[in-house]
Amino acid sequence: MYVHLTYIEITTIVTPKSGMEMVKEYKQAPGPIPWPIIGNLSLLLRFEVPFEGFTELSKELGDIYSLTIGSVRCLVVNNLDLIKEVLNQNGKFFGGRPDFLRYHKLFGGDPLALCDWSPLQQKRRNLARIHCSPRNTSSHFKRMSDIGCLEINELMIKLKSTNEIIKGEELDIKPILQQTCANMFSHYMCSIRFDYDDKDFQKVVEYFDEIFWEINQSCVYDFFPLLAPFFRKHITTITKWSTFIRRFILERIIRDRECNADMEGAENDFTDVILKSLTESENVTRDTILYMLEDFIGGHSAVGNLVLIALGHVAKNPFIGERIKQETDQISISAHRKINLYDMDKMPYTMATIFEVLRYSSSPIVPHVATEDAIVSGYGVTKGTIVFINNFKLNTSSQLWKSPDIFNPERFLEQTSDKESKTNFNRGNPDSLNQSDMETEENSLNKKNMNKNIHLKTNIPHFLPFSIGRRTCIGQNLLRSFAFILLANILQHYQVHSKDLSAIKTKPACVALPLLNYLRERERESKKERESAYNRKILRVIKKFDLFKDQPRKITMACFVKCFNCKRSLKTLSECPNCQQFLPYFEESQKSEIILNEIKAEVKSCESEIEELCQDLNGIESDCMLLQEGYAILQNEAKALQMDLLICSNDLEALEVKQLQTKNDSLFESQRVTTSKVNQILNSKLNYVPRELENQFFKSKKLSNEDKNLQSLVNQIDDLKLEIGIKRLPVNALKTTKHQDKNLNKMNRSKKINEFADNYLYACDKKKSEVGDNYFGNVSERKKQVMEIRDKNSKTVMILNNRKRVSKLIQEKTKTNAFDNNI
Ligand code: HEM
Repeated sequence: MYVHLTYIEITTIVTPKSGMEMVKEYKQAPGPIPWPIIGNLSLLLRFEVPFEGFTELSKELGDIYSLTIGSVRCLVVNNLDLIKEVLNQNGKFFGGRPDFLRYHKLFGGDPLALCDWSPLQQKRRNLARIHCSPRNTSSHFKRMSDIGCLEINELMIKLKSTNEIIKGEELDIKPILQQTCANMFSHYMCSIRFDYDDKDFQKVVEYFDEIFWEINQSCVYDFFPLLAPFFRKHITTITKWSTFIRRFILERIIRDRECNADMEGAENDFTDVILKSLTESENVTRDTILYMLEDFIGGHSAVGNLVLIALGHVAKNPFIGERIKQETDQISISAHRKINLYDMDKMPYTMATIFEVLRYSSSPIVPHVATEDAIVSGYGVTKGTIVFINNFKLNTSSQLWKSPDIFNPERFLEQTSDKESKTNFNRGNPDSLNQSDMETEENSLNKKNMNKNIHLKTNIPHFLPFSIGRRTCIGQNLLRSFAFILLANILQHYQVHSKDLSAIKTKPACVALPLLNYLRERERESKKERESAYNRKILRVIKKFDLFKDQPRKITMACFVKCFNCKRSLKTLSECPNCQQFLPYFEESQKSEIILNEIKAEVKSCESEIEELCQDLNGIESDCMLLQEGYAILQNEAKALQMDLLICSNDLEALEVKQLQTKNDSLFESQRVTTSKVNQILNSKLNYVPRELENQFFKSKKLSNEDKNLQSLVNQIDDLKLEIGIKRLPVNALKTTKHQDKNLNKMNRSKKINEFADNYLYACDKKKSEVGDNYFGNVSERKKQVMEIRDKNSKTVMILNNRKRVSKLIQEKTKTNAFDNNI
């Protein structure tokens, strides 16, 4: 390519110095001569994405150059030092964003990512920080992890009820995956989730996805606003998307929360934080809140698309999927429990895959705009210049990455001794590292006999997917966390395929992915794998109970002991010196069969412990502890209010489980089965019950093999619920109140709701939280957020729809002791 260099204009910088103003003139960065009207646009048009063009131009023009697009002055910076100079050293001069008509149509007045820097923007970033980047010891982090797992559970239920997957037919997983991500975000940020069948929700998710693509594209009328009338159809479409989304957020999220906001109580989620700021800060308006929620919930699209691209790579290279599956297996012994956020550090390959997707797809950094005249690398930059940060070049440079055009997660892994790794992670600011940290030794991972651990490289200075400086991505931790949970749990249970691999676009700078991927449930373990899994369990028992402590040789003689992970022969039943895993397994030799049988007989005598241990491993009990704690709190609160029982709409699940358990303990051998598991069975209509759960049920019911009719069991559970006075609120009945009876006047509506209250103690359904919130929400408006119901055992049950109301009421009660009058 040949371009003519020109020096455009001079920038005058005025610096106040010791009372006098110094005026100095700076040349602007060189660039090609612009054509009239179109400027240098023609140089970029032949590239699929502009950043490819910027990179190509940098070969001739150097790492910093000027461009003119239309009549808009632009500066392109193409290396790490220049990027740091613009975003770190001179960040205060480059905090603006382009003022494109398209952004206004998409995001209204004040979008978080596309507004100029201001004190309000600083405030909004501060408000978001604690929820977007929680420390991993904090309660927000735990909440994020729990919500991630809960939504994965819902996704699995949804996938299992999608027959195509079972039959191995092709299924476009994008809509389901995006809906799961949207629920992760809305659940975490606003404590509300939506049903997969909710048509409005489906539409909102689809429109968010459209907007996600739209914002990553450039458009002619961004730089040539006079052409906008020719794009009327496009503008109408994008306006339709954003209007629909805004209305949904206002009607389905904000209104309800505003009604129930408790300004004095603790802040449970991000919505609480911003609602509070509405009353506390003068410059925060209702619109600010709406746009913030819109921007944050919309972030889910980035997560969903990133996971889809990762799955695309897995479809192309199944080895990547298998490596991730291996990591999940080591963490959760044969898929017994969900992968949660606390597993992140132990699954470096999975995280490396996410990082590699970020590098490989190289999504563009939102352009910055100079808000004042400034100097970069000795060149003058006039106010209003758009600055393009070319991270595409950083991500694809063969000087910075080995074989950059190959998708290889291992480039983000390193082997270090424990000591080393700790110092690396403590280094904190990646910018403090020097270029010698450039990746040069991917293959070192394969070096043998190194007593070192594999870790994620967190300190690659030229890897800036989320940019740097004051406008870095606020959502990066949300992205890492939810993408990790999704990718790990999906690949734990499914293999990814595509009939047409060439249709999966994963090439650099192409974030778009028309997906033909489909998931196939992982095939049942082969006999050998089953045996190995069994062996591993036995070995855990052996280790835990210190069995055979006086005869370790007997075991090693009986069979070859190998590391299950790396297949290395082990001398003793110890951690593998190679990969530091305690996963030895027996490989039987014929000669040793007799001795092995002896050992097995001995181990059999501790079978109950084995069982217990396995149950420990499946992690259900932590849920149960939470439920028990929750129930204890409820009981205390009820006592304080002189009620028999107190229910918050979001505590219903806890209550249900507890009631089932106390009423008939024999149904659940231990308190390990949570409602979600019960619901899982009810909802899946017996077809796809996880084997361990099925066994647990049969065991607890002492059913023989012939009795294994799960339907009868489900019926029994339903009967039991009826017996103790819990009825399922038919979803249809609720729909009547909510959607169809729009014409009911207020009186009738209240009457109808009261009828429900009399008939149904509460909803026990997958739709429960949504149902519960709306249902009780309406009641609460009339009755000051409190209602009292007598169940058929004449116990007084109080139902509130807002947990904060509980503490407030208790306070009031303690103060005035006149609570009864309030009801
Ligand atoms: C693939 C995923 C993502 C990537 C690669 C990404 C990358 C970026 C980049 C490069 C910026 C611009 C930084 C700059 O201008 O210097 C940015 C800004 C931003 N991102 Fe992300 N992001 C992702 C996901 C998310 C998610 C999930 C959320 C929200 C929940 C989010 C929220 C934001 C916000 C609010 C800003 C604007 C910050 C500001 O201008 O002050 N991002 N992101």
